[in-house]
Amino acid sequence: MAHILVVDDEKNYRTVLGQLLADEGHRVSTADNPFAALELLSREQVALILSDLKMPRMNGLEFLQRVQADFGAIPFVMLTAFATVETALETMKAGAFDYLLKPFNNQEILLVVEKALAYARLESENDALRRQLKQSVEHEILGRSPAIRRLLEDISRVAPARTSVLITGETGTGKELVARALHRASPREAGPLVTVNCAAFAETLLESELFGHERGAFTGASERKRGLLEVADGGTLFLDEIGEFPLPLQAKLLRVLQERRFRRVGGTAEIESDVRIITATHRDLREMIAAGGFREDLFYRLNVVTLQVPPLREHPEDIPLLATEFLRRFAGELGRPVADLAPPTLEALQRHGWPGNVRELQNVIERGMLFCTGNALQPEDLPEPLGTPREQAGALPWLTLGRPLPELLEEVEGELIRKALVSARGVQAQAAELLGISRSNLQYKLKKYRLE
Ligand SMILES: Nc1ncnc2c1ncn2[C@@H]1O[C@H](COP(=O)(O)OP(=O)(O)OP(=O)(O)O)[C@@H](O)[C@H]1O
Repeated sequence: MAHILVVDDEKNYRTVLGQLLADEGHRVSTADNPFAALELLSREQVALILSDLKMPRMNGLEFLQRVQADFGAIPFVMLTAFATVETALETMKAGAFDYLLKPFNNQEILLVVEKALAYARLESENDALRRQLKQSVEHEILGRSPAIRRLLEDISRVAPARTSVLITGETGTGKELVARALHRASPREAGPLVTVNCAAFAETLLESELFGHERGAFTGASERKRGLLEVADGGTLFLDEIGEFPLPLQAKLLRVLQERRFRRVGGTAEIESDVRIITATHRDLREMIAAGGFREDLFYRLNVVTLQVPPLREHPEDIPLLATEFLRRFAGELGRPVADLAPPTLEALQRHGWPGNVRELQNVIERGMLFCTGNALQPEDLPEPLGTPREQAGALPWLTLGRPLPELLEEVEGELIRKALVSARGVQAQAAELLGISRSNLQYKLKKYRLE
């Protein structure tokens, strides 16, 4: 049950809507003008506002702005009898959750109300979650999709412990950001976070970097050097690209994990260090183990918890948010006003497959900003083939003619269902919501496509 405020100067609409929502178990307040509504909002908590657009003295848009300024983000659904694209766009741009055209049918209203309430619940959960994480982290990992929410949830769950965490995910998905978030949200936050890219060092150099060396341990070792494991004492050691960690050194790393001790290169003294080890890789370590390139015992020590960072194509709903934020950042760096995203540009961004993930998106926006001459980023500003129109690029390039249309459509449907399930981590109710179909319909389709 939620408290819903209906604002409309027409009595008929207030009554019909009020009855419909009350029948659904909601508590409904009504107001026949925005001033009375604002007065009510100052006294009572409201979960959702349904407001008419055209009202005398103050219209729905002005009312929405006042609500946002005075009461923050209360989900707002605009009701309008004027079906122009401009008003719809303007309404959404002003921050309304949705709009409905009058006359509406009951099903439509209830669906939008449910969606808006679910969204508000999610937002407030998100808020709580983000408050748990440190502010700095909140600003780094952007995204509101279920996939990113789950990631944030997992981070806040595992951050407090000393447990080793293995972060997996394709290149550019934000694995390093996750490692930083884990450190910052942990009790080790005040300690150092030391990052080592294992792929960047040859074996001997990596050994002396990590474990340190005694004076004279090898040619050129003119003095004793502390290893990064010592430097990270009391904090976190992040070993990026752990798949590249040389096999001969793996036993030594395993010992650090088991006994928290090690020796410097050329040294005999046992050195103790209290570090939490976080690792990341885009490689399949199990495959490497099977091929003899990675120790299984080390894998199990590193992989006490795995955090999987989703590829961008599995949370495309975050693209507008990410793109807008990157536009803002680059504008700041270039000392230019923040450009808008032209609608066809956003469409092109959402159509792309993003093999390079968020990093690729960031690069595309950065390049786009350099080429952008107006006040909105246009498709021409994007690199090929992103900028090519849909007709040329082909909306679904992997689909080719030569098979019956029903078969092709089934392939598309099956693929989308599979995607939704992956994105919802197998939670059917969520997958059904993503697809905009009922759960029973989804279950029927799962059977049909043998996706159970
Ligand atoms: N969710 C996100 N929100 C904001 N920025 C992000 C997000 N994910 C990635 N980025 C940005 O994308 C870039 C790549 O991220 P990061 O270096 O963490 O990826 P990675 O998975 O470690 O990549 P690689 O495997 O290639 O090392 C960084 O500039 C990072 O700030």
